[in-house]
Amino acid sequence: MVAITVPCTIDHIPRVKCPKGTANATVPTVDLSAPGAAAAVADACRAVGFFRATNHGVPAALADALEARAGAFFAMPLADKLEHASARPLGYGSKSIGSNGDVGWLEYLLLAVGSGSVQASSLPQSLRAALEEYTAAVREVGGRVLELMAEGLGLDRGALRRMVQVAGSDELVRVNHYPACPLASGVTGFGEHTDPQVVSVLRSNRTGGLQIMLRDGRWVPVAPDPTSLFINVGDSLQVLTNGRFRSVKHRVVAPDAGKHSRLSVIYFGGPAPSQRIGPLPELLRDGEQSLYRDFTWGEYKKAAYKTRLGDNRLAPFELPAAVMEPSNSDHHCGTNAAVRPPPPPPPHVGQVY
Ligand SMILES: C=C1C[C@]23C[C@@]1(O)CC[C@H]2[C@@]12CC[C@H](O)[C@@](C)(C(=O)O1)[C@H]2[C@@H]3C(=O)O
Ligand SMILES: O=C(O)CCC(=O)C(=O)O
Ligand SMILES: [Fe+2]
Repeated sequence: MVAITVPCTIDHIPRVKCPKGTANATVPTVDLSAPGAAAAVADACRAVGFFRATNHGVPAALADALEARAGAFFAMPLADKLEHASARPLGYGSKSIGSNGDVGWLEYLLLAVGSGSVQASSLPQSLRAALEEYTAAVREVGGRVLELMAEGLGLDRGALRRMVQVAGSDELVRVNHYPACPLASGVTGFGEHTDPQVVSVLRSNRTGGLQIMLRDGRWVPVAPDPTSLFINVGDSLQVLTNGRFRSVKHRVVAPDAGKHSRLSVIYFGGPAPSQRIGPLPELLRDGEQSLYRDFTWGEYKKAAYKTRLGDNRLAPFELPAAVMEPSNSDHHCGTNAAVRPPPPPPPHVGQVY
């Protein structure tokens, strides 16, 4: 069996300059059970690409059971964890993220969702069962959120969900464990990146460390809340919405010495490899210009997995902006005037939906 581990000490891991801002100052919260949820979800995805979801319906007992089982797994000796690991890129990993030299102060399990792959893994049975049950519940929330997003964009309810939750779709679950960092502060746990998929649904224990980048480039710490789920817009959703929703840059800083370790579980909703990703035709009415060339998820994933974590993976798929008509033209005929998608509103400070 092959495991993703590298000889790496703390000195090899980059440090992060921690932002001074108040945690959650600009993290929108959406009550998924409230009547205005669709509009609130769409607003949050336009402004930040990230939000905290409350009243999501996942029983706390499922998350608690998984947290306990995963904690027990990560507490095992390294040799035992390696024994449970399967081949790259899925399985157990330590300090190395992906295959292109990214490192962080963490260990993790990365597994495919569906078709019994969690069950088929060589993990302890109790952990497999907890992971299956929790993932099924969170996947359902991901599906509901995609329906709300579609509704908020004025699309058919299933327009986004059917991109990721169909037979053959590429869905993943990741359990990240960030132990407290000895002798150093501000050590990178998971370096800055955007998620390549359509949507990600994250839950963590009580230990913070997650930060998101706002549109103006400011990093904001996200206050941990084990009772909530955190939703990320991924690169593929940015393309499907022709830039209305933008994928959010995020990173994790490992806990300082003496603190509790951070444990997070993330469901990534990705399409089937043959699924075409391009701006949804319903959003390109009225002559709006497509900002991206079409590609398949298989094509994008292959390209994405050759990149470093912090790279802009969408750049090679961006189309050059069409020539705009001079605004003072007396001869406005509109034939080659490019219509751009509406710009996102500025982030709403302290907004709670
Ligand atoms: C450096 C990398 C790790 C990653 C694949 C990549 O080449 C670039 C994207 C990374 C990411 C980020 C979100 C998820 O955690 C992940 C599983 C994914 O799909 O894309 C990871 C990849 C990974 O850890 O293998
Ligand atoms: O562990 C976290 O809180 C976030 C990790 C993350 O961004 C990822 O696994 O893609
Ligand atoms: Fe991520």
